[in-house]
Amino acid sequence: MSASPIITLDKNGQEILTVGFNRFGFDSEVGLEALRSLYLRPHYVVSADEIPATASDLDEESQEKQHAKFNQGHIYLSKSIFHPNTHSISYTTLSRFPPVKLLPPSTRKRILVTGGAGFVGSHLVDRLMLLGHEVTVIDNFFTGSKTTVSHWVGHPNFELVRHDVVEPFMIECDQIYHLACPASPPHYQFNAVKTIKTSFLGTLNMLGLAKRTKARFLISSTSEVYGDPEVHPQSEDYWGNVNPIGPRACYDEGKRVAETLTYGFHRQDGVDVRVARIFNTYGPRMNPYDGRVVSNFIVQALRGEDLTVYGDGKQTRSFQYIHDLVDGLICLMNSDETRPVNIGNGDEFTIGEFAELVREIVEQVQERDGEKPAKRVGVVYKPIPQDDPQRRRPDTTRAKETLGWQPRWTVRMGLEEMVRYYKAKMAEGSI
Ligand SMILES: O=C(O)[C@H]1O[C@H](OP(=O)(O)OP(=O)(O)OC[C@H]2O[C@@H](n3ccc(=O)[nH]c3=O)[C@H](O)[C@@H]2O)[C@H](O)[C@@H](O)[C@@H]1O
Repeated sequence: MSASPIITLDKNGQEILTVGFNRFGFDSEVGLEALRSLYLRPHYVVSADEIPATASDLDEESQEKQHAKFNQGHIYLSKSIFHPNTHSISYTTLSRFPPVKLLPPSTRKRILVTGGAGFVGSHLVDRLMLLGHEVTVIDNFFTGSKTTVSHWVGHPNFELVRHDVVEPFMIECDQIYHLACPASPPHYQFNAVKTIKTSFLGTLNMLGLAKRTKARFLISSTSEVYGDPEVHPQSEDYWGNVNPIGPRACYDEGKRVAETLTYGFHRQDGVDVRVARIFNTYGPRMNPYDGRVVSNFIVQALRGEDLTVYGDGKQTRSFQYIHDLVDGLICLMNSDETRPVNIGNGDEFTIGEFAELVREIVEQVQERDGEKPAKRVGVVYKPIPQDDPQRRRPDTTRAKETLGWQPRWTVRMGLEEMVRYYKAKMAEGSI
């Protein structure tokens, strides 16, 4: 199934053709199409009458033909063929890698991304790879998945290591993006002790590595360090309102102590640190079952199920698209800003309003694709989780002033792209 071309307009109505920018001596600009081809790639679904009764009956010649279809064109295409009638999947090693920039050794960096097979990590990896850097991913695949970066496996600039950051890891590198930690409330509460260990021991290990290698260290912190905020919007100077013994504490307090450790190494050992406080982010490759609101609502709407709003839906969140976040992370890493920086989008919605918006966008995409759902999905109300923050919106003045960064994607544009991604995943059989 190939989706119709998407024209993406930014907040000022200008078409977005590239993401990233050349700032602080680091050029992070790549074409949106090249990036999009890595996650919104055309999926080729073999129809039942095209293939024999079982996948194993495919003779070599017809398999070659099937695979050849994937490897035409200038951009990376899918490496898998889904057989709906036998519910099986064929993988091929015939894939070719998307072209990456050829950087001179003096500007090529050795970059470690912990949690690089996760939602945020995999998008960061795509960008760093296309830019021509050497990227090593470590991930324990608890919430990350090999499929998010499988299109780079085998590339000479790329290495994927199964490793849990609670154990030390040795490597020579110039920059460390430390992202490893479950981020969705159901996931991080699933094994609270492990979440705390990951935040504390994982960060301790990676800071130790940064100290030894003199690599620059960036940690992905979170808006959850502000807890259920009494100040709105939240600026970096706000100290937060966190329940230290509640069900969210394993993550909130874990990230708070991770920040404390980071500044401990900075003051005591001179480690060069960056702290990004990330606000609610969404986009393709978000695990459809991870339980966060954006993935839940889109998948529910696409399946024709009612959207589950927790509580009365009056709590607010501000949603940022993944490409804006990656722009912000790269910008921060290469800047001189060592204080914490909020990276988020100021477009604030009540969850009730957001449910309406998601429903509307899913309906628009379905209509454009000529699909008519049997009925309009509704909204059902479920109990609000304990300690669910009531209001959240980033004050991004610091990011604007010191990084020259501001979000460019409208929520509408980002959601539409994410809907297309999940639709393709459904057609491919993986949702
Ligand atoms: O991004 C952030 O700043 C942080 O906050 C998120 O936590 P939360 O904002 O609670 O994210 P969701 O689980 O997506 O929930 C957002 C709101 O929607 C509600 N919700 C969630 C899911 C659902 O099906 N329905 C629903 O109404 C939740 O109760 C909550 O009020 C995640 O914990 C982290 O990824 C992250 O660090």
